[in-house]
Amino acid sequence: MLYEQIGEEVRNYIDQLTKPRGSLGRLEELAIDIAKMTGERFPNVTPPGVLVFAADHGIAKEGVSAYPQEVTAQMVLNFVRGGAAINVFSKQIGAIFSVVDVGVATDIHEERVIDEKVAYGTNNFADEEAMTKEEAERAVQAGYRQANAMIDYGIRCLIVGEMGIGNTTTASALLAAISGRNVAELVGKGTGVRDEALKRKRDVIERALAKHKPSASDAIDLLTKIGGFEIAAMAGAMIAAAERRIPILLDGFICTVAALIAERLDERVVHYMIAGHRSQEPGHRIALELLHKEPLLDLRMRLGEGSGATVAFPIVNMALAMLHMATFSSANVATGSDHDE
Ligand SMILES: O=C(O)c1ccc[n+]([C@@H]2O[C@H](COP(=O)([O-])O)[C@@H](O)[C@H]2O)c1
Ligand SMILES: Cc1cc2nc[nH]c2cc1C
Repeated sequence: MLYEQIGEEVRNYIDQLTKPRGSLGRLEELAIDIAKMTGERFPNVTPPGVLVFAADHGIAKEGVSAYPQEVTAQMVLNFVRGGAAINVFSKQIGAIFSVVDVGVATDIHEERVIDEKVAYGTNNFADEEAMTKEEAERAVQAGYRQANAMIDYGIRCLIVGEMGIGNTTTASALLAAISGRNVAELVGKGTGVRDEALKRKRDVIERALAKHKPSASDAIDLLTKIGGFEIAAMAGAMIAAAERRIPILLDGFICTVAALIAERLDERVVHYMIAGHRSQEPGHRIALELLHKEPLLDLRMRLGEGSGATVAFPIVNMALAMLHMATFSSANVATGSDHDE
């Protein structure tokens, strides 16, 4: 669990730094939160690790994405060749980067892609259950294993990203089941679908939820009935990070729904999560509220891949740099007396 005592020490220490009390706002809270997670008075989150899980979704057959399913496999190759947004952003923050195939619909002939393929995409959850219980468990374990491998390698903060055409439909269905909210208020345009496809997306989710009746609290039931492999793997990766006291910087909508799945596997993981940004996808606000997390940024992004989290990472780093300021006594600066508290 969290190091509450160290958190209190860091809170008091921040008040001795040469700045008006509380003047660094959320950066102060972030530093305290990370001290509580790691048990360190001067935590360090470099290097970060970016772990992207890719998988396909049978629901894509329903015409719910603006792009064809092949894009998942094509983007996986783009990731290992360094051409995607997540590659250029990862470089900027000095991240260790890996991409994992947990369920892409075709074979990926590229040795730099980590092969944890559980199946060739999920079943279409509009017609049948997305996967078996065993497949759901295997996908969670694949994520758990790959995050542990990155942590063994030396990363100090975990960013979990995803790639999967159709996965905003899957994530919206999961969130509707978890939250009990109306599908209409949380479903969004994903990669940019037009009104007609958006309506199809809403209808397909409503029909599937009525058919499968997934449990709001049972992660494996949710994954089995709705999917998907990358969401399961992301949840497993988050569990590994929390167990090893590595802060998790959340990305957008799909990532945050995976965080809700992780919470249903082990509620303690939520203490290790920091919300990087708020995506344009309307359900993201709802998912963040359920986790009681306030995002660091809102740049009207809706990409996925872990991109929003990488953009937020420098803010986390700044919060920890703050702890290396001088104190009033070491710098010989007079303290105030008429401030709050
Ligand atoms: O992370 C987000 O908030 C986000 C919002 C919209 C779309 N995406 C990405 O777009 C893909 C899913 O969109 P779609 O329309 O195919 O469901 C998938 O590869 C995600 O990484 C991601
Ligand atoms: C090109 C492309 C890149 C992506 N990255 C994450 N989701 C994506 C969807 C598309 C279509």
